[in-house]
Amino acid sequence: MTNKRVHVYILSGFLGSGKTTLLTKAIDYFTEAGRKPAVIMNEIGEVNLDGQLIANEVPMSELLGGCICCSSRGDLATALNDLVIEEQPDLIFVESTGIANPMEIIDEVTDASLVLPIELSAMITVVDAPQLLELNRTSRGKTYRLMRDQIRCANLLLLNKTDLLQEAALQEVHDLVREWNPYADLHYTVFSQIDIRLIEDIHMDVPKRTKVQPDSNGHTRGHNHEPSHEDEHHHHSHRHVMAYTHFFERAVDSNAFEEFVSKLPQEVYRAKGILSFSDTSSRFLFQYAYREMDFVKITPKGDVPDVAVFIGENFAKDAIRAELLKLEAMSNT
Ligand SMILES: Nc1nc2c(ncn2[C@@H]2O[C@H](COP(=O)(O)OP(=O)(O)OP(=O)(O)O)[C@@H](O)[C@H]2O)c(=O)[nH]1
Repeated sequence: MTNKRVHVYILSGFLGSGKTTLLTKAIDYFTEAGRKPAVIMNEIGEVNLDGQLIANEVPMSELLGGCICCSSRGDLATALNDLVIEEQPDLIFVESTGIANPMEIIDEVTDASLVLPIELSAMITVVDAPQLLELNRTSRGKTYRLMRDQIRCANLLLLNKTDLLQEAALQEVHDLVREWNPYADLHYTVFSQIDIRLIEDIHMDVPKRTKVQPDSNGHTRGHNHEPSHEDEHHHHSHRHVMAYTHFFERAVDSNAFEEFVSKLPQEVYRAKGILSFSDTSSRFLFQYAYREMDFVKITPKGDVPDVAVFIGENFAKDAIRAELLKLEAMSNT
């Protein structure tokens, strides 16, 4: 298994918010840049109408007739597996149904990343700004809460359909979104128009530097201009829900690993992996959620490396990596 990993981007956002509009622009950009994008489209209905908007050359997998997050787990992983093996894309966009629970999708993609050469690069959420504002002022029901969850999980947020709102209304919706997610890169958009390089760069690790760049009206406007050096740092600086994947070069001691997991910072709320230990003969599937850990013996199918993924909010990836390298160095295998 090579270390070259296919970047996976999850596109989330409520029904009709502008996800497909963004996807078509992103596909054009990456295709023109000589990269090979692939798409997984999930539709609640039995037909994929949005798929008609995607060029025929783009490999596409369709999950129809249900929502990824509620259908039997594994469908998304199978689709990822088939695309990676048969098409060898450089990047994959997963366009979820507007009603999908974002954490479930993050969970399934990171599960798949344990056994496939893929990496969850970002959760991009497109917000229907007028609709969110309307719901905030009126019902605050299920749809509202779902939109809030989709916003909370995002690394990159598009506050879309801003052409339909006045300045004061825009500020109101901006403040609401910022309250839910102070970390993500936030852009005001019309027809999901952003500099696609923002998406391309989002997975790259550069030094953190949080900086708000208000425009003359006090808004953090979208970067629809050529990025300056300043901007380049800004684009990468916000992280929210993040995942760190560690590939083990050597088996580690099981007790030392358990101790490490028990001391994971609060911000890491989910972890999973497939591991060999220096003091056991079998391999283990490791799960960690809500401060509980679990190890189950497994015999993975195929060539699966020893790997663990850590998911959480704004945690120090470097510290986790350093601890794991220390465990590997301590191991006497
Ligand atoms: N006025 C306005 N309309 C927009 C904007 N962005 C998208 N739309 C329109 O909104 C409708 C829905 O856009 P899509 O990109 O299909 O939305 P989606 O999120 O993929 O929709 P689902 O697949 O139903 O979840 C289309 O008719 C778009 O042309 C915008 O910024 N302003």
